[in-house]
Amino acid sequence: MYTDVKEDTWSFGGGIGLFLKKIAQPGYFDHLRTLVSSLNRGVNRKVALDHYTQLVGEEADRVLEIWSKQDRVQVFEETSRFVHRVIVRCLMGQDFYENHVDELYDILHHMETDIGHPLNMLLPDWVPHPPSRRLKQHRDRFGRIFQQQLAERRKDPQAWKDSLDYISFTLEDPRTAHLEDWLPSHHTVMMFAAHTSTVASIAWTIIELLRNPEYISEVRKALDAHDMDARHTPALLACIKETGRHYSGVHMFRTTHRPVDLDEGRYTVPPDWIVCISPYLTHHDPEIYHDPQKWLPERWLEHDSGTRNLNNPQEVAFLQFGAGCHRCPGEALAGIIAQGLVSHLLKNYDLALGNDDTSQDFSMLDFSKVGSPWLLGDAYIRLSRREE
Ligand code: HEM
Repeated sequence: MYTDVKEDTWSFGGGIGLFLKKIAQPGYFDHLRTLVSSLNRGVNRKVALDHYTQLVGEEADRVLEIWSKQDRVQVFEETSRFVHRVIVRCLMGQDFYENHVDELYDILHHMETDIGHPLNMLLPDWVPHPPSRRLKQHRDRFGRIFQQQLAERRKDPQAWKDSLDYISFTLEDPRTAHLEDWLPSHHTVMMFAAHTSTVASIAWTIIELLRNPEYISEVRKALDAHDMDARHTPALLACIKETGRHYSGVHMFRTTHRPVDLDEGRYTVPPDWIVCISPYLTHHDPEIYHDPQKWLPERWLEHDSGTRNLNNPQEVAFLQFGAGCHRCPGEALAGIIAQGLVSHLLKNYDLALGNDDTSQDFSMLDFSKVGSPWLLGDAYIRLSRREE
């Protein structure tokens, strides 16, 4: 019921607006639905996803080569840089990537720090204070980067005619072309939506593989058997999906506009409340998942649970990407990014945990980000190239 409630009753835009309102231009959230629905048409086209798969492969090879030359690699931090580069290259395009990728990463970090600041959460918009001033500065800088790059594109429209980046799509599509002024805000929101959980998916999969090395050889064998086609290798997909179950922490918030009766009228949720559900709790319910605290990829390969659809209108028990009317439109891209990095890593490198101290506590989850939890304090890994 929760995942299907309509916007005029319980608002999804209001829910994410609680966190992200101040990083967007005033008025952006009025166009949220139109712009978000363009993701399915623009990003989830086969031709675009195939192209992104190729870009992810290039980025993965590049970044893994760099990691292998370092003494040790901070896994969440460095995966975060990798994911950012991929998101900018695929969604914004090669020009944003070549000219601004590092600056955009700094902007993302500054915004993340400032939106979580207590002054921003507690004070109304009209009260000036340093975090809100900084947010505005970064928002304006993001807007100028857009203006500059789009002006460059206009000088040579032929060069951008067939580009598969999402900005090109929205500028061409009649349903979104008139919304150009809102694109900076849309891409800021997309950077937040796309970043944290994709990083968590990759970094936790790497950590769990290192803690359960028997799966490393199994996944390598499966990748060989499938010609390195990560998108169709069940053993690898099961590892990534199990990470999605175990480390799911997206806050699914709604703000309420109308009263809704629950439990045959025993409770009424009034207007102007905030309601949320917790995928994390659902994913750790022993009535749904046996041994829920264990990372067990084989549960997705077993005949009963693996083949059962746990995300259907009667039983919404797997919520990594949400369900119903706000189900994540970035699921395919997130999958491609995670499958790309992990498969290239396992194929070409041997890996080990890089902490000298073997007693690291992997249960310290950091739920403070907009998305799935990271490991508090991060973890280190070491890479060395495998012999051919
Ligand atoms: C592993 C990575 C990801 C996870 C776990 C994830 C999870 C989710 C979840 C649970 C929701 C529903 C939230 C709710 O109902 O309150 C959602 C929505 C959304 N996600 Fe993702 N996401 C991921 C990656 C991405 C990527 C890569 C993009 C961008 C390409 C993206 C864009 C969005 C957008 C725009 C929505 C809102 C959809 C709507 O309003 O209809 N996500 N995501």
